[in-house]
Amino acid sequence: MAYSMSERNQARELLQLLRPFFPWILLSAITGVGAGAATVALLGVVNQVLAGGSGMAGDVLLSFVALCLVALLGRAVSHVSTNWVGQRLVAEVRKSLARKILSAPIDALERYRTHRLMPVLSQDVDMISDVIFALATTLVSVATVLGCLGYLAYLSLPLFGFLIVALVGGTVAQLFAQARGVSGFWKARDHEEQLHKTYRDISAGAKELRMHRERRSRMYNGQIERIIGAIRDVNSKAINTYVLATAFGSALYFLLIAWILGWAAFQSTEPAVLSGFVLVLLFLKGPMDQILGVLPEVGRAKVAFQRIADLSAHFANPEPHLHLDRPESRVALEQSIELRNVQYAFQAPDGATEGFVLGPLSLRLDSGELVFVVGDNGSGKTTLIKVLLGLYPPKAGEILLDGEPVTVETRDDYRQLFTTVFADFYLFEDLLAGGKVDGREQGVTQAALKYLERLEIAHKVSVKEGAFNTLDLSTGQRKRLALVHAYLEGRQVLVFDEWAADQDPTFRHLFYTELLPELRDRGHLVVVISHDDRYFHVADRVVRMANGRIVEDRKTGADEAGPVLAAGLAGA
Ligand SMILES: Nc1ncnc2c1ncn2[C@@H]1O[C@H](COP(=O)(O)OP(=O)(O)OP(=O)(O)O)[C@@H](O)[C@H]1O
Repeated sequence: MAYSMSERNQARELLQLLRPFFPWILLSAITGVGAGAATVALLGVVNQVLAGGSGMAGDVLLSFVALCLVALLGRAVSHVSTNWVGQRLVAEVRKSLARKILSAPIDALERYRTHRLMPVLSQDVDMISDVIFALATTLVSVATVLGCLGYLAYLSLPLFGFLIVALVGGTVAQLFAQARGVSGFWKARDHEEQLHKTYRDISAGAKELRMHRERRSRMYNGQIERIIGAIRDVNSKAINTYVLATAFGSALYFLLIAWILGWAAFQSTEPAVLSGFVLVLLFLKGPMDQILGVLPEVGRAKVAFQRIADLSAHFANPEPHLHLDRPESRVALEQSIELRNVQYAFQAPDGATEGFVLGPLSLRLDSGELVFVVGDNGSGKTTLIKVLLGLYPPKAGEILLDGEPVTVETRDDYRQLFTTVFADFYLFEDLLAGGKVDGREQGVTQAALKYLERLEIAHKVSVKEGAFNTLDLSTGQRKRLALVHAYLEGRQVLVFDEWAADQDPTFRHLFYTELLPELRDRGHLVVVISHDDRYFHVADRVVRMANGRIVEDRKTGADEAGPVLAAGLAGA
């Protein structure tokens, strides 16, 4: 609960969210109260007519119709504007949460587990949406109930028969609206499943998205905004159906009231008592039920809002200078990337005094080099790579690109130099880059097919409409698809974290002895984390890690290849 918000902070957050919508909320409140007041005034007019015993005609009839219109219009405007605010508010919360996750520091994301993230992003936000709709009705109900209460003190006997007719009519209208509204909600739910998928993409694929601004921008501007917009529109339509049915129900009740008054003109009764009581009951029952029905939802919404606010607070500090809308990169690697006296430390795990510390260490990597980073499990190889990629900002020391320090401002540009396949990689279905095959520009599909052939996976996977046709593959096969992405992106620096670990011996041999040297020979800087010591000779340099430090950095000679390679081939 380290990030749990106080009630005061929550209220402040809520106010901040609502601030852009204040004019609409005010409109909703005024029209809602206006509708309630008009309703009470209607009761007054009707009761007056009934007490007079001469029916309704002339000016009184006109003012009755006018009040009807004010009540119906006020109710409709209040609901539509609250619905408008609610849907936009929810869209804003969704976009803000997506932005926060896309721009949260990777270490903060790694601490917040996906299984905690998803329910907040889906159920809790939905709950808020539902309650906002319910609150629109509640506003009018409260105004109506307060006005009506004054009448009840004077009345004694109801005319149950007329009330029942009205209630049945209103219920039928509501059931009809419900059937239509529910079909709309189902449509919205289909979209929400797509939304969950994109949420999963942006949380599980956070590192890859951080490394690829174009994909990140497309994910946000193309997919997330489009799906959220579709949900907003479908929900708006469905909810408006309910609103119209409610307005129809109200009109029906007023028709019935007119009928009661007509009936009273022929029947000698005590109009002030009997018909007045009917009116009050007629109007009171619906609002009372509605208010009572919304109370449990308000309780659930409070919990949902708390969870959303906690998530928001957890990701309150975005990575600075991380852009969602600037696909082109301005940096290039001319000569070298250098880590100078770099240090990084993880937060201490629960119950420990200190987390793992990387460095201080220094390392220079040159363009056109094939470098292996090796060492025991937990020696800090992946952590070193994440610092090199700019995913973990160094706590001390600096990263230099061609001698120029990588700053907070340039870090996101710097990352666009790299293509990575992490050990816990995330595979995107769609292909982004145009791709070059043998130095010539090719269509993305053609380029991808060529690499699929090269990686001996073309018999399982093809490319359809710019995406792989299936991802239902083994881990080793999926890793080959991740390598296809890397080829297609054609970035200057390629980083592979234990890529070959899931490959069969024959393909592993091909990877180390053909694919990696080919990439290096094309001018890429290739950094490979590896445990395959029988292939270390393939590298130009081997950097060995132990306990978070570099303990060896040696150039490999051609002479060590012979016996080791023979052993490797024997193993394959
Ligand atoms: N997200 C994290 N939070 C806290 N500590 C971490 C985290 N990730 C790694 N560590 C710690 O950092 C140390 C180094 O981890 P790292 O993943 O860099 O090792 P590695 O050399 O890549 O290991 P392997 O060969 O098993 O992949 C580990 O001992 C681990 O305890």
